[in-house]
Amino acid sequence: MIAEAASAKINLALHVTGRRDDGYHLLDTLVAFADIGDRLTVETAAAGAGISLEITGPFAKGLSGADDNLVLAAARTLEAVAAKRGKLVPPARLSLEKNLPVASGIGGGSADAAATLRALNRLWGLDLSAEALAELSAPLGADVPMCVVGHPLRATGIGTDLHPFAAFAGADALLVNPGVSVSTPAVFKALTARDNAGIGAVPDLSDREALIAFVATCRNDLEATAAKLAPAIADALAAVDNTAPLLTRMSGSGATVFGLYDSAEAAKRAAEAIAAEHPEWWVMPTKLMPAV
Ligand SMILES: C[C@@](CO)(OP(=O)(O)O)[C@H](O)COP(=O)(O)OP(=O)(O)OC[C@H]1O[C@@H](n2ccc(N)nc2=O)[C@H](O)[C@@H]1O
Ligand SMILES: Nc1ncnc2c1ncn2[C@@H]1O[C@H](COP(=O)(O)OP(=O)(O)O)[C@@H](O)[C@H]1O
Repeated sequence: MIAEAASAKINLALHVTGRRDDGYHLLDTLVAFADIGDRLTVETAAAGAGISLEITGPFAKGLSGADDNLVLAAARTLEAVAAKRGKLVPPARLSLEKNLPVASGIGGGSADAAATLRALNRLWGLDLSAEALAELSAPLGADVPMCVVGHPLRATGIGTDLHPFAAFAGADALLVNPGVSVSTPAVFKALTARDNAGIGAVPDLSDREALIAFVATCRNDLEATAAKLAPAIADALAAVDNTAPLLTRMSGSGATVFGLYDSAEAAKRAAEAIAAEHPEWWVMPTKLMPAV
């Protein structure tokens, strides 16, 4: 059996800089990955069994194992790539432990698709490079290539032009989701300003204080619009702000928000305080992983 982590993706900064003719938005985003996420396992199944998916975990009920699941879509994409190269791949049994809230701005579905590509690339012995996997993954979703890379990066274009950081400090963080799912297309559609300034020159981010100071100069241009569509986002931002973090912001198109702290203990204390006040929210202390 082969296991792959599907780490939560955090947009530390997300600037919307324009819109293409096909309606997709141009972005300039700083992305880090958390040490928590979903877990994907794959194993060879009996002949004739095809590709199957079972879903377990705390957020399994929000998802079906039907063909529109990004895990199955990714598996079929890779199967087709293998067939084009003349390789008939064996049936595979896939299992997804769904630990991340669905449609929540931390790329759970995209991370699952990326983990599927990495896992089946190994199971099927395809030997595709990470670059090749990232390239073939873009039709699955704009966020999938960055999740294939899985290390801190800046992404431009529609989010698929990737510039990994050679140096990037880790950070102690807290993720808070107030239990509402937000539609990414709805947030983009409701934007009133689309031609915003990009992130500009990025300094050396190898020092944690420098990283947080720089991120503080950036924005999430989707935050105000998402909070209008889902007012619980403003409640979650206020709750994190109340715990005296170094920085509070929303990730992606929401509704998950994050706080950055100067220690793991501070993030844990903040988590306890918010969970006590909002027992129905998803509250998760974590570490953002540094560049390797
Ligand atoms: C906003 C971001 C930021 O990282 O994250 P999430 O909130 O999804 O986590 C991403 O751009 C989301 O990427 P992803 O969720 O993969 O997007 P896709 O499936 O390709 O597109 C869903 C829809 O979002 C809109 N979309 C997405 C990406 C983009 N650069 N411009 C867009 O306008 C389009 O309406 C598109 O039809
Ligand atoms: N494996 C999956 N995990 C999560 N969502 C999935 C998955 N497969 C398909 N989806 C669909 O993709 C959409 C976006 O989900 P997700 O990636 O969790 O959003 P976000 O990137 O905003 O966190 C959801 O509406 C969901 O129904």
